[in-house]
Amino acid sequence: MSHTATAPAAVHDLERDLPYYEPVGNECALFEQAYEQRLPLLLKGPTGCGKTRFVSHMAAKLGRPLFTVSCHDDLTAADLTGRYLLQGGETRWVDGPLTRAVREGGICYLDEVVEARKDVTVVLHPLTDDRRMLPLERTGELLEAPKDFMLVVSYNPGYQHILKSLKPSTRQRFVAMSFDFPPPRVECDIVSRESGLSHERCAALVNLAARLRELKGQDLEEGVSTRLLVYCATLINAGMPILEATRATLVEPLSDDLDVQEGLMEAIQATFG
Ligand SMILES: Nc1ncnc2c1ncn2[C@@H]1O[C@H](COP(=O)(O)OP(=O)(O)OP(=O)(O)O)[C@@H](O)[C@H]1O
Repeated sequence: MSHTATAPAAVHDLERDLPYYEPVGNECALFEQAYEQRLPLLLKGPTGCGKTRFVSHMAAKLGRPLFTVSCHDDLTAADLTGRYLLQGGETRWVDGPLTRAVREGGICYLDEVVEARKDVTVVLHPLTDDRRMLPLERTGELLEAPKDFMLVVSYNPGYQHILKSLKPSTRQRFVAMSFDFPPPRVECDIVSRESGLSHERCAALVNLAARLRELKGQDLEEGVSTRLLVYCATLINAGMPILEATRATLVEPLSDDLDVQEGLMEAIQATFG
């Protein structure tokens, strides 16, 4: 679990010193509206398509501290709200990231929220309806979220959630939007800007990604992510031969199955071979 104040992303918007984010549709306006109207937001989409970057960009744009938590199946409500810890012989209450976001009027981003334990919904529900309250059972406090507080959660509907999903009573508390891999022209801009590789060479990688994504469903759980394309372009830009870079970034991370890997390499060789 990480809870950091807005971490500076690797690449910044040169003019405004914001974490670089290339909009795809109306997502920035929708985020701002949700923030203004004090509504919680749910982002759905595949891994590595820009959700986290989007949230850090918007938090910086709105000038709010960001508390990011990567949820996992052991994450409990206490991990979010806080707990009593023994420090120097004394027991002291230490706020968790959600409580800090509420107290400081920040944005709390719960990545892959469906992974978290069920008791997390107990703290999320009163916070995500018109009460906007965070009950801290252990300290006896009932915190009212200030107007600057916002809760953003995400999950990937594409995989492994046959067993895990959000209950309707939880998901119907959020304004929601779907993310997907950016359209080719935008993805090319992103990959080029993030890696330093020329536009022309990134366009070839983005075309290749489109082909590989067509294999999704047949052989692959998920299509190749924008994140992996950035890795690939970064290695090529550093001088690695294309076939070596694509194998390490667009084949090995996607599958362990040798037949699937061979199919992917064939598609790559047809493009670059
Ligand atoms: N619209 C975008 N603008 C700028 N960069 C982007 C965009 N979309 C994707 N990226 C790039 O892709 C990388 C991965 O995106 P990000 O970490 O936001 O994915 P994610 O959807 O949060 O994935 P996960 O669900 O696995 O956490 C970013 O570090 C960035 O380099």
